[in-house]
Amino acid sequence: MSTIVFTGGGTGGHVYPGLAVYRELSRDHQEKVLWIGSRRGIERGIVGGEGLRYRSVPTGKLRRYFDWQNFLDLFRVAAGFFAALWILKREGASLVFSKGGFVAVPVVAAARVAGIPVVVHESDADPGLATRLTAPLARVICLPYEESIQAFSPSLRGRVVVTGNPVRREFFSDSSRHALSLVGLQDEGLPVILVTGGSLGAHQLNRYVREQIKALTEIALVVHQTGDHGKELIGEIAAEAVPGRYAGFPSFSEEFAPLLQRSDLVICRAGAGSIWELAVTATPAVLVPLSSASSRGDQVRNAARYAASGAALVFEGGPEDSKDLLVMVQSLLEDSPRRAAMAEAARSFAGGNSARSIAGIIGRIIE
Ligand SMILES: CC(=O)N[C@H]1[C@@H](OP(=O)(O)OP(=O)(O)OC[C@H]2O[C@@H](n3ccc(=O)[nH]c3=O)[C@H](O)[C@@H]2O)O[C@H](CO)[C@@H](O)[C@@H]1O
Repeated sequence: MSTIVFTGGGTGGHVYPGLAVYRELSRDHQEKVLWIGSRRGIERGIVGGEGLRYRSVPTGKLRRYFDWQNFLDLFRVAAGFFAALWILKREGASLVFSKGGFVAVPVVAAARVAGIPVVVHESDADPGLATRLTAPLARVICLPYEESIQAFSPSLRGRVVVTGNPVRREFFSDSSRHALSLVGLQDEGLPVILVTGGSLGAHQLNRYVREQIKALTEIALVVHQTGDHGKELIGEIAAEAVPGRYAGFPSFSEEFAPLLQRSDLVICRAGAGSIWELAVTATPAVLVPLSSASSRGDQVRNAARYAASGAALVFEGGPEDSKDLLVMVQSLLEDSPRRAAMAEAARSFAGGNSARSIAGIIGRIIE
């Protein structure tokens, strides 16, 4: 039996959508599956937790600026290419599905050399460098939005399919009933605010919560994901909060879908995966995108694209502006018709089941 190879990694945003596709695919196909990631990437733990076979290959960071490390990384990418080629041949791989991230580059290149068909998916409105490099080698290029097609040359556009972003199945079915007990909070009839910084957490959001926790817990229950780097803050924030109204965690696993469904408002970064999960659960949100100054600006464009649908507001303040964010949150919590309209807009944005569509594309190629 041949093997379908998944690849991608670096952050949760490059792994969870891949898992969503894998789960849909395994409903209809019995092929063996292997995930190729990096040695120390976040993907190793997430994929391992799913019970999927995992192999790592060397890879290098693809920087757009000069750094001496670039030379070393070129060798790492080359080493990753040969390691991936060996794995693909030995496994008798029938298809490679790439979810992007640096590790996908040597794997997709190896697949191309071995004549194995490749399907690439990009989550961000503005495709990342790994997708731009690998798309020319792919048979099908799956993109989240019509306008993302502009990033590719006319010769590649014929291979593009607009699929939206894959979201895991648990976000589609309502499991909100026990959400609060999962994080140790009691339902007091107050609105629920979830603050989440994406798979890595966000310093800026942690600072906002630390500065405004008293005022926030006077009007709502607050559930807060700090990321690993912010876990020391949890005790300090809890001490400032109205007792019994704050729950902080470094990160969530099974609680995440129920919490999104249970929340009246989410304050979060604008990672592509987070946005589509908000859309599927129809949860009104305030997005605080990672600024263009400290990133390639993908979150700024993701946020603008989503907010244009009416499902979210974008907070453009800096790290010192927690009071302005509080005002925005207060006015949204007081305005339930507005939140209902945002939820409706989110529902229309989400559309169908993207993971299922992509699994269908993969299924047709391997058949
Ligand atoms: C800092 C950074 O580089 N961010 C990028 C990264 O974001 P990031 O890795 O945060 O990815 P997303 O926002 O796309 O997705 C976050 C994922 O983590 C999951 N989750 C989150 C918190 C938690 O406690 N538990 C949990 O399971 C969510 O359910 C979601 O599936 O990839 C995205 C998709 O390419 C990009 O748009 C972001 O710009």
